Amino acid sequence: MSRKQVDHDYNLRSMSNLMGERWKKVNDGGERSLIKAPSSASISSQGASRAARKQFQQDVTPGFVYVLAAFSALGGFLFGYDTGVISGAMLLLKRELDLSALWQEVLISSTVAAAALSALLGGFLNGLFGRRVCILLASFFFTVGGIVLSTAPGKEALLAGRLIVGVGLGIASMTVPVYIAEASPPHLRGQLVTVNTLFIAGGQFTASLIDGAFSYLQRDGWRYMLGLSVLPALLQFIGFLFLPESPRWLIQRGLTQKARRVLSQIRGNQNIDEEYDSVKNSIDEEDSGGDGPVIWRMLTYPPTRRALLVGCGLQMFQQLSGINTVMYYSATILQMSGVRDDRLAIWLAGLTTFTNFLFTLLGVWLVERVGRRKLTLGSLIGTCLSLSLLAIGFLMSAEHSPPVTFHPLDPSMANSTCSKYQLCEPCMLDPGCGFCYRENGSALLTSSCVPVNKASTEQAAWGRCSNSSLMRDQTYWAYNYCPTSFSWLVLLGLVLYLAAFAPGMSPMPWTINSEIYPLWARSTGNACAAGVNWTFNILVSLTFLHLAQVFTYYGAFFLYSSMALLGFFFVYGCLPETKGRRLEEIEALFENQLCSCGASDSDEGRQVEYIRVKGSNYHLSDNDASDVD
Ligand SMILES: O[C@H]1[C@H](O)[C@@H](O)[C@H](O)[C@@H](O)[C@H]1O
Repeated sequence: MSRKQVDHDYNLRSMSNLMGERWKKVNDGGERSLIKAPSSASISSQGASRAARKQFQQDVTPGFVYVLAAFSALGGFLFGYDTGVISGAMLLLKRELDLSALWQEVLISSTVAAAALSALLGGFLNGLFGRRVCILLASFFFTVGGIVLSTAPGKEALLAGRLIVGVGLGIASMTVPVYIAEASPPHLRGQLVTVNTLFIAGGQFTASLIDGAFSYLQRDGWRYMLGLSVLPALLQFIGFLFLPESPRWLIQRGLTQKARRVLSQIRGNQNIDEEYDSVKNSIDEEDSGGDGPVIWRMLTYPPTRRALLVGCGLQMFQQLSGINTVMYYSATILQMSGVRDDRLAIWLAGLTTFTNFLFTLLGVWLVERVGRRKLTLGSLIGTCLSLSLLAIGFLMSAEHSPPVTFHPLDPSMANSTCSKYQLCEPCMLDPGCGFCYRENGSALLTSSCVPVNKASTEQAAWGRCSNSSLMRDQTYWAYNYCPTSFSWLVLLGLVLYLAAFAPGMSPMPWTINSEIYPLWARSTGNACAAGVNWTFNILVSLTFLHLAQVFTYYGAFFLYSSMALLGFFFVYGCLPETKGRRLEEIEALFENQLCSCGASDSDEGRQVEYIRVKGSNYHLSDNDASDVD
C-alpha cells in the first residue's frame, strides 16, 4: 500500500470515528461526550484506530527531530557532568593545591551560584537572540571554562573556570528544554524534553566513572576530569552551527518565511500549513498582558502568574526533596554499610548515579503513557516514603550509636571538644571530630573520638588513626558516619529514593516548565524557574551539614520527606495535565482559579483523538470540535 493510500485510509477512519463521536455528542447533549466510554462495540474499531494512530505518528516523526533533540541534550549532559565531576576532582585538588575548606566550598558552590544568576539573564538573551544563539553561547562558555579549568595554574584560575562553566550551565539549563519543546511534535514533546534530564543523569554517571578512573592519577588527574567536558561542549557548538532556530521564536520575531522553511525541515516531508497557521494565529491573537517588562506582564496576567507559580513551585520542591544531598551523601551512606576502601566507595558511588540514570530512562518511557501529573504525583509519594525510610535508618543507627570507650590524652593539650563526647553520634556530627575504632568481628573495641586532620578528613589529627597507610589491625577511621548494623535500611532507602525520584520529580519540573507558558512569556518563565532551581540547589547543599548538626541526620531527612509531602499536595492541587496538547493550547489550562486542578482530575481519562488535517498533526480539543463537523 502506498503512503498516500495509508494517509487517505487513516483520514477516513479518523473522520468516521469523529462522526461517531459527534453523533454521541448530539445524543448526550453534553460537553463530556468526547470522553470515550469504552463500549464493546467500539473495542475493535478502537484497536484499528490505535494502530492507525501509531502508523500516523510514525509517519510524522522524521529522524531530524531526534538529531536536534540529541544535540540540544548535550547541554543536559554537560549540566550533569560539570556538577558531578567536581566531588572526585576535589579529592585530588585539595591535596595538590593545599586547598582550605573555605576554598573547597567556594569552588564547589561558585558554579551553582553563577548558574542561578545566568539562568535569569538567559531569559532576556533567549527573547532577544533566540534559542539557537543561546545554546551556542552556552557551549562556548562550557568549552572556554573547560580549557581554563584543565590548564589552571592555581586556585584563582580554577575559580574563574568554575564561574565560566556556571554561566554556561545556567543558560543551557533554561534554554535546552524550551528549544526541544518548541521543535517537537506534541505527541513526542514530553519524551524528548525528558531525554534532556536523561542526559543530565548520563552526565552525572559519566562524571563518576571519569572520577573513578582518574583518581589513580595522583598528579594532574583533576585536569583531565575537569577538562574532558570540552569534548561534548565542542561537539554541541559545531552541531549548532548547522542546526536551525526554533520555528516558534522565528514566527514571533516576524521571520515567517524562515520559520516555514525550518518547520518543514524539522517535520520532514509533512505539510506544515496547519501547524504553522495555528502557531501564527495564536501569536497574532496572543494577549500578552499589556505593556511593561515581561515579568511584570506575567505577574499581572492571571494565567501566566499561575503558570509561573506552578513552574517555580515544582523546581523548588524538586530541590527541597533533597536530590543533591542524597547524591552527594551516597558515598558516605555506602561507607556506613561497611565499604571502607575509598576507591571502592568512589566506584560504588558510580553505581548510585547509574541507578539514577536507569530510572530516569523509565521516566522517558512513562511520560507520554501516564502523563506528567500522575508521574509527578506517584514520584512524590515514593520520594516521601523512601526519604522517611532513609530517616528511619539514620534514626535506628543513632539510637544504637556505639559508645566511646577509650579517651586518649590529647598530645597538644589543646582543649579539643572531641574528648567530651560519650557516643559516636554526637562525635560524628561535630565536623571537627571523627570516630577511631577497632573491630573484632561485629564487636567494637577501644573506640575513641579524636580531632580530624585539618588537611584531610581521611585521617585523624593524631593517634592510631592519623596515618591511613598504617591503619592495620582492624583499626578504622569513620568521619561523618558511625559504624552501624542498620546500614542496610539506609541503603534500601537510597535505592528506593532514586527509583522514585528519577522517573518523575527529576525530569518533570524541567519538562513541565518548557510547556506551560505562552510564547511571549516562555523564556522569562523558564529563566525564573531555572533560577529558583539553582537557588534552592545551593541553599539545600549549603545548609545540609548545619541542618544535620542541629537536627541530626534523621531530622534532616524527615524534613526533606515532609517537603516532598508538601510538594505532593501542591502538585495535586495546582498542576494540570499538559500531555498531548499543543503548546498554544496550554495557556487555557491556567485560566481557572489556581489550585483547582485536583477537581478536574477526571479529565485525565479523556481519550484524545489526533486527526490528520492537510497532513498536519492536529489535536482535537472540545473547543475545536465544532470546526470539523
Ligand atoms: O533534574 C536534575 C537532576 O535530578 C539532577 O540529578 C540534579 O542534580 C539536579 O539538581 C536536578 O535539577
